Amino acid sequence: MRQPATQRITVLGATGSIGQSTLDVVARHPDRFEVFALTAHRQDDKLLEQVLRFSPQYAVIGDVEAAQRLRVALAEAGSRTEVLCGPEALEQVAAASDVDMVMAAIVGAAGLRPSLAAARAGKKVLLANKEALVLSGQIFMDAVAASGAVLLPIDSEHNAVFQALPAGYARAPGRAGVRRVLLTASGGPFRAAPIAELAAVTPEQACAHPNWVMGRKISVDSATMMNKGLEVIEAHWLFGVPAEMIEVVVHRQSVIHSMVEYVDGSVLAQLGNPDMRTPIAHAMAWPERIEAGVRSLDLFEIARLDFERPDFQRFPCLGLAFAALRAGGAAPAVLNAANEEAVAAFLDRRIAYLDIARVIEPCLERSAGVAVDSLDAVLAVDAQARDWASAQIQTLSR
Ligand SMILES: NC(=O)C1=CN([C@@H]2O[C@H](COP(=O)(O)OP(=O)(O)OC[C@H]3O[C@@H](n4cnc5c(N)ncnc54)[C@H](OP(=O)(O)O)[C@@H]3O)[C@@H](O)[C@H]2O)C=CC1
Ligand SMILES: CC(=O)[C@@H](O)[C@H](O)COP(=O)(O)O
Ligand SMILES: [Mn+2]
Repeated sequence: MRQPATQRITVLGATGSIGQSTLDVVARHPDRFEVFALTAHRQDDKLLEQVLRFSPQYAVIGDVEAAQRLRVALAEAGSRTEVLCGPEALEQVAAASDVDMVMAAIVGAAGLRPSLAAARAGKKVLLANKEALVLSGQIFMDAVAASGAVLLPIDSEHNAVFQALPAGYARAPGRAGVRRVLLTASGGPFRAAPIAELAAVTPEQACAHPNWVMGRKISVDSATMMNKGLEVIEAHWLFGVPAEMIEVVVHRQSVIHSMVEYVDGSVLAQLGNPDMRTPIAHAMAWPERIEAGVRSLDLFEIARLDFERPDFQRFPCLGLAFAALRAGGAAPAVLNAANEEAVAAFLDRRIAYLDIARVIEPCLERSAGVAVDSLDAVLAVDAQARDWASAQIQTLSR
């Protein structure tokens, strides 16, 4: 059988949870994938190991000192990888003409510019960085349409929806006979915790997700269900569905990754063990299928699948995200920035878990009437919302 041509990949956020799972899939298919560039923010030790293993053309790291340490270590090891530094270098390796596909797996708004650079350059964009779409949905989707980029969702729910939609689906649910998109949510570590205990939960407890091992920011988002809120907005942009057509279904086992209901009553679901190598391999090889190292789903071991309605009182962040999507304009960007600041403050133990929603809500109220019709406007709103959130965090700090 003919071997498919090798695809050159840039992995943005290579040292993170998604980045490492991506490299695991790459390593299983050396005949298919070649690493063009790997990027990290601060973890030069981890990046060094990855560079020595995958020999990319470029390695990018956030600060000058880390870059210098990396250069010295690579020179000693006889590596020919060139080390670059800073945010412009991220855009450079995302848009380089030698690159076929870009795994966009930087966490937070920091991922926006390089993810957008890949979209503008017409790459196959494997999007894990949901914050980029929440911040700049219209701008991002316009860039994809203008350049002819292929945008494939990595987020497990959105990858599941993509798999349950017809081939060639063009963001027009009515034309495809789609009635609803059902996004599943685990409910996180506090789904059933006594409400009285939530005031005192620690970052360690919030990061102990019942089903997935992920970075700390997204783990806290899962614990507040802001992750699902961001995913509702992400689904809106990816699939062209309004808020009214998106339903969140709490499904604690995380075996059904999401569903699409059609007008004839059919509901198509994608199932699998909770392992991000499945959506990553799906998107990397799409439209083919490749082995991902994920064990078979044992339905007899799982035995049951449970479903509940989300509790908007326990999880106010989910309601705030729906409100931001309905408000439109600057609201989703403000929601995202205030959430990033609040989560960082919680992880630093400056505010309590329940304060996260208390930081975001007043910021969202101030977002009405602000336009976001350009990247500069989005970045200005992001900066403004971080100032609002910081002031709120100071008020709440213990
Ligand atoms: N983990 C998961 O299973 C899932 C993650 N996602 C999304 O994927 C994205 C990545 O998540 P995850 O892998 O868990 O996150 P991690 O925190 O594990 O990794 C984040 C990566 O981004 C890098 N990074 C952090 N800050 C910056 C910055 N300012 N500039 C450049 N690079 C930066 C980190 O570098 P360094 O290591 O050097 O700090 C690291 O490589 C998020 O948007 C998340 O919502 C979506 C679905 C599932
Ligand atoms: C793996 C993935 O896609 C995460 O976004 C996951 O969905 C988090 O789980 P929650 O359903 O708890 O938010
Ligand atoms: Mn998800």
